[in-house]
Amino acid sequence: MTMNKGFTIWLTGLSGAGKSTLAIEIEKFIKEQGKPVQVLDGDIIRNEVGNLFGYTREDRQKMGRVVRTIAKLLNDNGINVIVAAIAAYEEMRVANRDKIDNYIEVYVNCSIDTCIERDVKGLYKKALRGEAKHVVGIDDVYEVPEHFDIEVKTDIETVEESGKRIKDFILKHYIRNEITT
Ligand SMILES: Nc1ncnc2c1ncn2[C@@H]1O[C@H](COP(=O)(O)OS(=O)(=O)O)[C@@H](OP(=O)(O)O)[C@H]1O
Ligand SMILES: Nc1ncnc2c1ncn2[C@@H]1O[C@H](COP(=O)(O)OP(=O)(O)O)[C@@H](O)[C@H]1O
Repeated sequence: MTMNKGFTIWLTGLSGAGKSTLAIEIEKFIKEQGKPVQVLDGDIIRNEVGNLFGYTREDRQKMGRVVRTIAKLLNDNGINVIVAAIAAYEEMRVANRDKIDNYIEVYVNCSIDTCIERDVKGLYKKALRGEAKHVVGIDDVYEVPEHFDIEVKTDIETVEESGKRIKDFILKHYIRNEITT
């Protein structure tokens, strides 16, 4: 029996860049294609595992490893995965590409000023008041991706425009071109 292996779309970008919004858009699209899909949202997984990890570089790397492992296991069993997690460091993303066979990196590019303006979760307000530490874009670095497959610029594109670029890529490279193992 041959089984289709899944793919992982990893949305990387600052808090407020649009990762969760785009994850929902893409999830809907993949379901409409009749394919299985699971969203792994960094914030939600962190909570579900009992806030085992904080936000130091080391903890973010550990957290990234947990998410990568779940994604890989799901892919190996034919389930497509959409990850919405900051993944601020290039070495995390290099490891993703190395370990996950069908890895699609989406750089969700949005200026820090727009993210601060949106402040979807009030995180930046806290950071600027000194109440939250290690906030990426404020007192922790976001290393700009060097090897992304798709870049969306959410401070100048609509959700529909950014979503369409990602959907077109999936359709072209994965759905019309089923991968068999
Ligand atoms: N320093 C700090 N303090 C408190 N909360 C924070 C901090 N940094 C991030 N966040 C929140 O956690 C979400 C990021 O977790 P991730 O697992 O996606 O990021 S990472 O890959 O581990 O960097 C992130 O979710 P998103 O806003 O959806 O990106 C934030 O809500
Ligand atoms: N092109 C776009 N893509 C994604 N989100 C966008 C876009 N343009 C504006 N937004 C808005 O930006 C916000 C992003 O929030 P969210 O998806 O929670 O970010 P993140 O998950 O990266 O923290 C949402 O309110 C969304 O409607």
